[in-house]
Amino acid sequence: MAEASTRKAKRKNRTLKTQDLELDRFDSLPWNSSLPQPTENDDNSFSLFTGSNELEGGFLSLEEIDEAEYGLDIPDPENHDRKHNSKQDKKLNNQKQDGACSDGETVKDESTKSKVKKKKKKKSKDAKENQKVQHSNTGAAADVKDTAGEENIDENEYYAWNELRLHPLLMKAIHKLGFKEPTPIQKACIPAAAHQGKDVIGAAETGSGKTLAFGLPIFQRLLEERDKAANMDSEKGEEAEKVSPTGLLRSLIIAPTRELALQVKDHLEKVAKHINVKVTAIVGGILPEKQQRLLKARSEIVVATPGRLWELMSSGEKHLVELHSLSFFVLDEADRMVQNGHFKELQSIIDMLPMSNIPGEDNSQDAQNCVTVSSFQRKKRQTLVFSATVALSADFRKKLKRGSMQKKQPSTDSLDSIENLSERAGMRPNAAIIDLTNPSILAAKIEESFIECTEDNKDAHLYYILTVHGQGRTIVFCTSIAALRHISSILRILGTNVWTLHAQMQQRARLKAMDRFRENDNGILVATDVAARGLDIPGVRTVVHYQLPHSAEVYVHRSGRTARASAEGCSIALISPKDTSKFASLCKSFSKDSFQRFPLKNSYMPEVLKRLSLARQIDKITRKDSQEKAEKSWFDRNACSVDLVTENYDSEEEQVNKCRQKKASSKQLKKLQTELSMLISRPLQSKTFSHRYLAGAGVTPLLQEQLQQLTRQKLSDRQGAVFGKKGKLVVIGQDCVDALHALRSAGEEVRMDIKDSTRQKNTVNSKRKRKVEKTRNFVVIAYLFLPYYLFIYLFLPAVGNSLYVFSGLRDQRKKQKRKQNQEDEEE
Ligand SMILES: Nc1ncnc2c1ncn2[C@@H]1O[C@H](COP(=O)(O)OP(=O)(O)OP(=O)(O)O)[C@@H](O)[C@H]1O
Repeated sequence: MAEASTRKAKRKNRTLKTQDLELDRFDSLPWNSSLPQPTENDDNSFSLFTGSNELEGGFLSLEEIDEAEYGLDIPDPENHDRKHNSKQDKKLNNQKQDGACSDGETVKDESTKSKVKKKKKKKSKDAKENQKVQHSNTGAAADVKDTAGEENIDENEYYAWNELRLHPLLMKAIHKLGFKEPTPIQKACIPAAAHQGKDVIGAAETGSGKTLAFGLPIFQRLLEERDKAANMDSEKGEEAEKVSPTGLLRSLIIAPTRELALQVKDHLEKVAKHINVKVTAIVGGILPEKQQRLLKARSEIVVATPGRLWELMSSGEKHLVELHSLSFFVLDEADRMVQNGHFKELQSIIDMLPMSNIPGEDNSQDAQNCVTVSSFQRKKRQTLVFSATVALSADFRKKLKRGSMQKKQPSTDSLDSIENLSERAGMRPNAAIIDLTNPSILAAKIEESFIECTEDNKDAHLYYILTVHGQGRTIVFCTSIAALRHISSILRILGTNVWTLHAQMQQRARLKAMDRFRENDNGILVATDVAARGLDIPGVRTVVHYQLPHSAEVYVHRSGRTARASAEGCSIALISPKDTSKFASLCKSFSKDSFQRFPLKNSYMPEVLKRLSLARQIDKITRKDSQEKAEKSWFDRNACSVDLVTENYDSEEEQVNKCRQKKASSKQLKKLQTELSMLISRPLQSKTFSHRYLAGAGVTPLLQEQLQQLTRQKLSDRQGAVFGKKGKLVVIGQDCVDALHALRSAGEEVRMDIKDSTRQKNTVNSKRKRKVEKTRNFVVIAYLFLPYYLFIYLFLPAVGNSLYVFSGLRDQRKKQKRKQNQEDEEE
């Protein structure tokens, strides 16, 4: 017995020794801290991570952070592979494991595994303590305890995220969002921006998740710094604030429109709330005082439109001008920023950024200017530039490759290209260019189509699309506000749920319209290009281009409001004869020679046109009426402001006439409205639809099925079967198929003969040229012959006249002479 116990003790000792050796081996392995330690003479200005390979070091790998600590089971790649192996493989593995019992090495492996487990447990314990310290010290660490073990996550589903080595808290947030795998742009950007600390120029199709592609690296870095700070804090105490400064602006994201900025903020907030990071949006149209109040929360991330941001910056808003701790400068929809020289403010904002990125540049001035900020903070700003339609010149790409980026230019330079913008924002050499756009730059899942019609018939076709194929949300894009007002008014009269969005609207109304549109599953938004970029509204099934945009980029962004993330959708362009050449050049820029013609059932058109004609008449009367009212109120207001007493100078007869006209028009209006509401009250039926006999083209398979069901059930319910007074069947159903399905089932591929249309365009142009030339020649000839004409018209008549006068005088003289002679003879 005693012998057995000594043997047991010896075995135990041996095991412990091996364990210690293993632990020592682990301890001797190099461990990369999340962030490099700042050194005094560290002048590699922007490299966050040291090491020959940019991929190595600098991030907390999943092994280093104990995922269990964050209430999260992150799948182990090996595990995943094993789970995905075939049954045969599993058997083989089992056999191997069985056989391995006798194999010394495998035993060692097993024991190593158990030691690693123990080591992990130990680490987990340490990390827990660490976490507590971090929590109590910074007060900002996320509360990770509450959710520990409460989620039931299928590890395999989220495996793809694992490869991106994101912070466990971020992984948890991603699980909560339900994003099973990263999108391609996220896969490409996260390693470059989050782990290699690179600047990034990213381009990917619309709806491909670019917001998180720049958002996740920001969060990753903030979390890494926070962890690092907690570690340092426990070790040294005073250093932590330098590594992870609290209450300072760490990331500035600029978006071109207010809606987009608010949306980006909402999107980031969905992740940020799980990791205790604050995000604030600064946009125009809201009281600056209110935003100043918001900024008092000292958020780490600010998403802003350039105008309001600059307004607050130039007024010296403290949180926005303390930029030396800024780690990320992001430009979303960057190509929009450089269009039409729109954003002068952007230049000023960029000029405010501390420039510490340029290699070899002496940053001592900056250092002197910000004595309170450690060199560590000054060195790490990353510039991220994103859009779905970034076009970079080959020259710029070469420049980035060569690392010969320019120094910051004086403020007189304009930001007319992404190149200038990036250079000026301090984009570092060797920035990663991630261009995942396809040659056509159109998102792959959007079905593009068109309808040829006259300018006058656009309304009818639009109404047809919305009524017959109006399932899901639809966005109708116009180029001009006048067109937007016209169609939204007509559509409202026609009883459709329409909201509008354009730049002249008050911000509150804009937001309200967006909210209402989001709430309604079949809502219709009529918008100008202010809604073309970035807006992410789920369930948008169709985009209609009522008027074609001025550029191919805008077309791409407009169409990109549908088919976002994993959804599908279709875009329909209404092409009138005057749009043909524009459309052809659009097709050319998308390298597409064929577009689908959207299928139309012309049998619906008579009914559509009938309703439309009534709606137009109603619109005309109401418009006239409201115009008169507006004019009157304008006149009264102005008269009142100058204390003028207004009197009616109309005669009694005129007043009676006016009154009569008003009455007649309101009577007419009522009549039209009743007629229209009667038409609208029944579903739009094709002309071939028989109200008495359900046969012909009006009976779709869907309708047939409905009818069969009704017959089977012998439905006596009048509401369901809607029988007329005489028991005559009036309306049962309508063949409503959404636009995408209609297009797929019947769309006709039409080759856009670009050459032909270019030829046509050229012929038209040459005809016009010839005409102009002819006119010019005529003018030249006329000019040349002017003296002759003058001669003919002025001089000749004068000569003629004088000849006439002269001859008259001669005759007179002759007559006089003859008279005298006669008189003389008589004498
Ligand atoms: N990994 C993911 N898996 C699934 N859905 C995702 C993922 N990442 C983002 N999304 C969703 O995809 C949608 C589009 O994302 P986002 O708005 O970032 O696209 P975008 O590329 O910026 O589009 P745009 O170019 O039009 O601005 C959003 O609803 C977002 O929640």
